[in-house]
Amino acid sequence: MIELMNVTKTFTTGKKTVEALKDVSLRIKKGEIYGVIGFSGAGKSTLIRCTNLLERPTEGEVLIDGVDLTKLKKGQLRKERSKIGMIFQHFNLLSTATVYENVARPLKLSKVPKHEINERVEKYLKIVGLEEKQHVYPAQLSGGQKQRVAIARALAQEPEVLLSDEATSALDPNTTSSILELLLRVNKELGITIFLITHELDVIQRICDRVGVMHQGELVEEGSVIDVFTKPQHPQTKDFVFDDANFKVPDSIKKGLSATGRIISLTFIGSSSSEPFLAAITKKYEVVPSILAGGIDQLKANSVGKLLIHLQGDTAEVEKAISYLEEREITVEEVAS
Ligand SMILES: Nc1ncnc2c1ncn2[C@@H]1O[C@H](COP(=O)(O)OP(=O)(O)OP(=O)(O)O)[C@@H](O)[C@H]1O
Repeated sequence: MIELMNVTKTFTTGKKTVEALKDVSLRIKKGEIYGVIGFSGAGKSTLIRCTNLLERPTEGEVLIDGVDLTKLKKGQLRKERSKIGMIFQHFNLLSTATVYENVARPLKLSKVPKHEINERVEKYLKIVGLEEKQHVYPAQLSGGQKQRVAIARALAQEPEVLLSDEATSALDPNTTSSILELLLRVNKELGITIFLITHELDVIQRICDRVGVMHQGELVEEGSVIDVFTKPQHPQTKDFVFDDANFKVPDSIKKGLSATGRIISLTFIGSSSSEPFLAAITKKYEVVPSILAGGIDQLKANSVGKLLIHLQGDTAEVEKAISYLEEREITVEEVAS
């Protein structure tokens, strides 16, 4: 459906050159929700803007349904672009136009017949739950409502793909949840493929099927959300997955615990969370585990358990216990002392 092949983007300002994307390739399947996560400056916005050619790649191909957008003339590009809707962090609504007008205007520009414009505006405002707000102006809406208008505007073009550029980053947690629910519904009920970028792990966890991790212009890791969460490979991915305030051991405590054993984090998929593996290692080996923190993250289709433990015992026994855990598909990560 969406294929980026060896995409490179270089910005040159004066004498300064920034390689925002370095040979990025990825493939997004029809009907899936694919998220790219990365810290600020990683190249996420450039990547998503290259997908609809808001930004033209310096090199590489951008294929939508097999058609390479970089090779198209203006008129053909406009036509292909109508398959791609987009929403933004700051909504990008026209402040001088009503909600109705905001949704209708792009349709007028695309020369959609008047009666159809009416039908579509009503249909999509209803889907986003704002049919009552047709005649108000954006300034009279909350952030979440503004994003709903932006979603209705994108959907009214009846696209196959929705690009989301940090759509929930300016919203509070409750509003974020309701917008994520709406995106899930749009994906499921309207069959629209979603490609989103975010710096929030939570967004990936809740709605994405697959995830890519960007770091300094490169796609350093990708896979199903469950795999990337339970077996992160790249240091950058580990930073995201293990960067949970509740799982941080204060330095003052860490020093004392490190002197008497090892501090390790365990990550496991839902079904293995019911196995009493801590009891098992205590029975099998000369080790004493103490729980420092624990929790369960709900992903879109799975749950992932996390435990932070202090493992006491002599080196060989601790190693054996760790091997036992790893054989059970539990990801064991040592917390630096
Ligand atoms: N129009 C531009 N001109 C020059 N440099 C740019 C331009 N757009 C982006 N960059 C640079 O490209 C790099 C990647 O930026 P990009 O905005 O894609 O990252 P990001 O991961 O989306 O970060 P953020 O979340 O902070 O927007 C940065 O070093 C940025 O300064």
